[in-house]
Amino acid sequence: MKDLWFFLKLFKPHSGWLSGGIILSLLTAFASVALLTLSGWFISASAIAGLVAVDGNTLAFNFMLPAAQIRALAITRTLGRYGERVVTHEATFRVLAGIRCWFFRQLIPLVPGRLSTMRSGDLLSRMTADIDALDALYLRLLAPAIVAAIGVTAVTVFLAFYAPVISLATGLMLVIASVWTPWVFNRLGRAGAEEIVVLAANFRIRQLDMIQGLADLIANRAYGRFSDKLGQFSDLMIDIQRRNNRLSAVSSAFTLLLSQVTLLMALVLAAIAFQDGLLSGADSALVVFCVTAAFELVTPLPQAMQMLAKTQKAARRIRQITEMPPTIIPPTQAIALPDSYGLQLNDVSFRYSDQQDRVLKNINLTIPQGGKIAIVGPSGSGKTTLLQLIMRYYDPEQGSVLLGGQNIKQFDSDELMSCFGVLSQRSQLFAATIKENLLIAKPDASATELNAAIKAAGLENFIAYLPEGLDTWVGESGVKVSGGEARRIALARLYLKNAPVLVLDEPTEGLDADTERDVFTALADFARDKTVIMVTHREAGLGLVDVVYGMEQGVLREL
Ligand SMILES: Nc1ncnc2c1ncn2[C@@H]1O[C@H](COP(=O)(O)OP(=O)(O)OP(=O)(O)O)[C@@H](O)[C@H]1O
Repeated sequence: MKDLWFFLKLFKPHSGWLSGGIILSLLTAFASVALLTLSGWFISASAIAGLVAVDGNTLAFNFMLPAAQIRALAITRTLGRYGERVVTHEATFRVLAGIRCWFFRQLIPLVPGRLSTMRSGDLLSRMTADIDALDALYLRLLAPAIVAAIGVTAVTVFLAFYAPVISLATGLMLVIASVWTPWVFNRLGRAGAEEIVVLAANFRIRQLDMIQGLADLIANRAYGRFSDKLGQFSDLMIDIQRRNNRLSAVSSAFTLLLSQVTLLMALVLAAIAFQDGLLSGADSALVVFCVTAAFELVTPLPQAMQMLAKTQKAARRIRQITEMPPTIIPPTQAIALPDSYGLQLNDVSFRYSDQQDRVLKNINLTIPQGGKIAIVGPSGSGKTTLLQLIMRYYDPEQGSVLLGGQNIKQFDSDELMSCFGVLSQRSQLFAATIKENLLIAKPDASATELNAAIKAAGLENFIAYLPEGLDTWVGESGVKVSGGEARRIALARLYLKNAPVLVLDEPTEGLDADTERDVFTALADFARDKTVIMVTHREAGLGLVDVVYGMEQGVLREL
């Protein structure tokens, strides 16, 4: 439950819309119960008045007032229902939008280091389906529960004025229907509801994996096997969903049964009260119709409580992410960025987890402002990890990293990142136009700045030949441009950002010799007055740097 309480606190900024929705729900529920109750009384009272008149007696019966009240209640119920739907849904969308923004804010400190270990499909599932599942918290749980609690109390008090025994019996049955039954079905449905959340998330992860790796699956003739597995998974989900739906149907049937038993009981008790002269004929009808209508208030609760576990599970899954400790702790009082951008690593050691060996071992490195070094070494020796420590994705287990003579732990992480221009073989292109991809580095770049970056990155001819030029869509992750073109777009971004320290992680990996030469030529010019640290497997880029280091099993040595 504490997960749900946590999210309820996030509802606070939308309390106006949320309480507006509950007030309208209450108004609609009141109109609904009153309409049936008054109609029952009116029809019976009119019939009785008619019978008395047939006997030859006259009876003064005002048809006009109750008829007008019934009309007013019918209109209130219709308008109330409409308003309630609009307001409660608006409230829910606002709450979900708020939770999504909050979730993104919580993700930011986790991006360096922590999120890289998560599967993107899993994260996506938590960001979309799990947050969506929280809509039930207000729409299906909170609002109906408040309406039921107030409605049941009001109906019981109202009935007590006419027939205390019926009021007591109905109150008891309503409590059974609104508290005990939902509690029982919550317990019975918990496992299935939780299971479906996890299965649906895994299903989405598998689907995403299949879509992303479609070409490889087809090339390896593995598509059939993968889709069969997905089919089996889907059958399992259908089985569990069927079980959940069966339980929902049982809960609805049980609530209906309770309402019918209560109605029968009210009829018998009203008949006895009528015989004893304690209730008039019309009032007997009023009481019985009121009991019938009152059950409408509690009908949605058992099903809602059965699915409460689903909402709880989704809430827990979201919090599992937001409560991950970030790999770095921001400084309590950040200092201003330095004037110079030399880098220094003092006796730096690092391991990813306590269970793992050290990936970096006692590294000492000094790169003066404007200095340029390259690190070469076998795969897995720790080169990329070293770059990540320099950009403070992680903090060293031992030793310190200095920028401009100051420990990087003292800088605000956002500001620190503004010092680095990163080019790697994995530079991400977004499903947007070339121009939008470039502007990520500098949203307010002028046309002149854009053209200069395009020219420097050697993209001029490529863009000139495109019918839509800079407005050409690069496709999902840049699939519509070649590897070399994508790297040049990333290079142009690097120019636009114009950061004082360049972090180049195998910047020409996967490119042909000509493109590689062009990229390094462009970089040499651009990097002239910048501090450069480059990781490479290739000889070609070594002309760009002053010193080459070798990395082997986490140990750095000048070559
Ligand atoms: N997020 C991580 N969690 C745990 N271990 C990791 C993580 N990232 C890398 N490693 C491990 O740390 C070691 C060094 O990895 P790193 O990526 O720094 O090597 P590298 O020299 O850059 O390799 P490559 O040249 O292949 O890119 C490897 O053994 C790798 O498996």
